[in-house]
Amino acid sequence: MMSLETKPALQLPVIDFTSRDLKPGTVEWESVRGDVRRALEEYGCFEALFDKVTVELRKAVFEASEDLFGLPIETKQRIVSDVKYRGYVGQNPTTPLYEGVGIDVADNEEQVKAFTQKLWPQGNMSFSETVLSFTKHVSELDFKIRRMVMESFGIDENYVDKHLKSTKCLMRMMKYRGVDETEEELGMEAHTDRNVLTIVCQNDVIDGLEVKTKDGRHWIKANPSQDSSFLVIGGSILHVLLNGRVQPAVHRVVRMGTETRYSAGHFSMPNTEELIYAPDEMVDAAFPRLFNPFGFEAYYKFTCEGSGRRDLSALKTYCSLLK
Ligand SMILES: O=C(O)CCC(=O)C(=O)O
Ligand SMILES: [Fe+2]
Repeated sequence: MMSLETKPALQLPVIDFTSRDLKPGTVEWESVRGDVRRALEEYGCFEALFDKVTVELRKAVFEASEDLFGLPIETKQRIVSDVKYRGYVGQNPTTPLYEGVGIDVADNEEQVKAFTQKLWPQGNMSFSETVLSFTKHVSELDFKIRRMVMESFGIDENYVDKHLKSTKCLMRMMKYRGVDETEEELGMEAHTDRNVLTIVCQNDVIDGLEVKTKDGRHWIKANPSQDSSFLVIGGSILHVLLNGRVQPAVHRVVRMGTETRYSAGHFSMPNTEELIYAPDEMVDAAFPRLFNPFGFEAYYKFTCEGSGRRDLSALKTYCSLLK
């Protein structure tokens, strides 16, 4: 495998969403919108500062993760899904440091309570409340960013509203156990996300997450710079909706220390019944339609099979098979 240099000097753009006046139509909104578009065009991702998820709430999320991953393996295995990676995944031979669990429709009270009930039949109110509070706030950021990026490419407001209503959110709690050896070990292999937008935060300013530059020559360390930092990553569905105007960022998690890294991700993904295709505004002579309409779940399942399942070539292969 080609080894790529990690360049400490390279940094992702940092975009501030902490302003209370960040509303569509304002000068400030337009300025941030421009930054979002440039960052996604250049890196496929960026660091967002967003303090509606308070330091206390973050702490509660990672304490909840610690409680969850501390449960006996048989309990965690109660979280199953017919879709790979959405249920509990524990210490696979290929990614021995990683453990993760997905909470589907994690902004819905009933669903979160049902999830909690499976792990704690006697109840765990604070777990459900923490999850719901986290997804409520992060969804707000996710909606803002998606609205901004679509607007910045001139997509009609009605389409944007419809698009935002047609997605759901998956929350994933993740744990990467620390390693004793000094050598680098992979926490999660390089991949692109298959949803619309991913927003992740981690428990501390420790090394781990890295993003590949557009030219594919370097890895940029994506360590959070502040307590209010989130990493925002464009997924393959955003690439499809914008007809190739932004590339999904290739990223990976490396573990280099003894500390345990916890992360929490908010993944916006299309509803099962919706067909995915770029709106007409995104298609012209310079940008002919790249992908024919397709359904999300079948594409997702396709990318879970075989090798290279989580990259742009898998999306291209899948869509060419539909022709
Ligand atoms: O743990 C992280 O920070 C990133 C995880 C990730 O890339 C993913 O779940 O797709
Ligand atoms: Fe990812």
